[in-house]
Amino acid sequence: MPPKILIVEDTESLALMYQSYLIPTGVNTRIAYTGEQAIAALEEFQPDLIILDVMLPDMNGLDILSSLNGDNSPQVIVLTGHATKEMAIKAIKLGASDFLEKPIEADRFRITVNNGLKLKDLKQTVKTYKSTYENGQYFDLIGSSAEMQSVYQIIKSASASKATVFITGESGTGKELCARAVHLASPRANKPFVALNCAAIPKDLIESEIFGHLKGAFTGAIANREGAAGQADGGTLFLDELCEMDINLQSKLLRFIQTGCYQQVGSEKEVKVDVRFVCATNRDPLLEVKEGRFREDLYYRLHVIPVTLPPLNQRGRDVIEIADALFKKISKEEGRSYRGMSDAVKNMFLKYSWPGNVRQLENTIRNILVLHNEDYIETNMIPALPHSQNQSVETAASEPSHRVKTQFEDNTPISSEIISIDEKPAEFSQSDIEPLWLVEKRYIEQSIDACDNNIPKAAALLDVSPSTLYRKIKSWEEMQVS
Ligand SMILES: Nc1ncnc2c1ncn2[C@@H]1O[C@H](COP(=O)(O)OP(=O)(O)OP(=O)(O)O)[C@@H](O)[C@H]1O
Repeated sequence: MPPKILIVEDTESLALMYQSYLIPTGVNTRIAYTGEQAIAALEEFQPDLIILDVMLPDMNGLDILSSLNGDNSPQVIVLTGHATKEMAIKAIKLGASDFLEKPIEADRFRITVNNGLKLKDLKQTVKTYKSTYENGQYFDLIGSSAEMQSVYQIIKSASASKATVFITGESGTGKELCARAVHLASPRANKPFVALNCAAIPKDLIESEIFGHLKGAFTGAIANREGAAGQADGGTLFLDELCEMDINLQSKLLRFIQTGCYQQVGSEKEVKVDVRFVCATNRDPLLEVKEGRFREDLYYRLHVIPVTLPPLNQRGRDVIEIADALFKKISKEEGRSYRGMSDAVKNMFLKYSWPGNVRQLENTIRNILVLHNEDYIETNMIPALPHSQNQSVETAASEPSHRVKTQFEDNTPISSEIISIDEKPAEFSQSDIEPLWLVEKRYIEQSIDACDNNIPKAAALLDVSPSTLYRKIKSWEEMQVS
C-alpha cells in the first residue's frame, strides 16, 4: 500500500501545488484546508506523514503537532512563511521531523518528504525490534517460560502471513494481548487494530457493530455508521469471545472471511476490505461445534494458526516476572513507590493456583498497592485469595484449627479475612440447598446492583472478566425465553 500523506494548508493553490509535487512519487495524498479538517483526517485517513502549515484559519498548526503523541503517530514536516529560529526549535521539540520555509522548491520538498517517510519506517522497525522478545517480554506479553516462548515463536512465524490466528485459553490468560502482538509483529502494525467482543454486544446489534449500518436501517440508526470491518481495513480485526456469536450471523461472517466482502445493514452495496482476522475464545471450540452452537465450516475456516495460552499456573516463574512488572506499572498509576517483594511473597505467588490467571494477579496487585503504603511487599499485605475448584477443601479444612486457609500448599495464612468453618450457620439443612446456578445468579445480580449497574466494575470486584458476566446474563435471559 502506498504511503499516505496529509497536506494541511489553507491556501488552495499552494496545497494543490504540493500535491502535484508528490504525484510522481506514487504516494496517496489528501488535503485539509483547516485545523478542524486536519484533525478529522488524522482519525479517518491515518496518514504516515503530515505536511503542516503553521498559520491555519482556525488554529495554530503547532497545536495539532503537540496533540500527536502515540507510538504510531505520523511524521510531521512543518511549513511556514515566517520562519523564526524559535519557531523552528519549538516545532522540532514538539516532535516535527523537519521544517521547511516557503517558498518551497519541488525537489527539496520531495527529498524532505522522502526522508520523513524513511524515518517513519525506521521508527517502526526499531519499535518492532525492541518489542520482539527482549528481557522476558514479547510486545506487551511478559514471561520467559518455555510455554510462552513457544507462543512467541508461533506469532513470529505467522507474522508475515495473512492467515487467521485462533487463540484459545482460559479467561485472563492474555488472549487480547496476544492478538495485539500478532498485529504488531505483522506488516500491518501501523494500520488499525480493531477489537470486537462478541459477548459484550447485544445480539441484535452485533451485525451492525461488525458491518456498520445505513441511516434508518433500524430504529435507533440515526446516522450512517462504519462497522469494525470497515475500520479495520488494511489492519487486523480481532473477534474476541467468538463462540458467543449468534449462529445466524456466523454464516454472514463466513462469507465475509471467504470473500473479504460484506454489506452494511440496510444496504445492498458490496464493500470490499483487506482485513486480517484474529479470533479468541475461552470455550472449547470443538465442543461448541459438536453441540451445534458454532458452525463447523466457520471453525475450519478460522482455525488456521492455533495458539493456546497456558494458564498462569503452568508458566513457572513467569508469575514473578509478571507480578514485578505489574507492581512497577500499577505503583506508578496509583502514585505509590515500589522497591520489590520478599522471597516469601514470591513463594506464595508461585504456589497459588491463580484460577483467574493474569487478570486475578493484576487485581491482587492493585489491591495491595491501594491498601498499603509500604514500598516493599511482604506476605501480610496479600489479600485473601479464593479457592479454586481443584483445591482440596479437605487439605485446608483438616487443619487443626478447622480454618480454611489458602490455596498455598504450605498453608501459610495470608489474610486477615481467613474464613473459619466453625463460623458457618449451624442449621443449614437439605431444604436450604438451592441450585448452584441460582445462588450464583442472585449473587451476581446483587453485585451488579451494588455497583449501580456498572457491569465492568462488578466484574472487577468479582474477579472475573466483564464478558463472563455478559455471557451469564445472556444465558439467563435465554433460559427465560425458552
Ligand atoms: N503475559 C502477560 N503479561 C502482562 N500482562 C498480561 C499478560 N497476560 C495478560 N495480561 C494482563 O491481564 C489482563 C487480562 O488479559 P486479557 O484481557 O488479554 O485476557 P483474556 O484472555 O483476553 O481474558 P478474557 O477471556 O476474560 O477476555 C490484562 O490487563 C492484560 O494486560
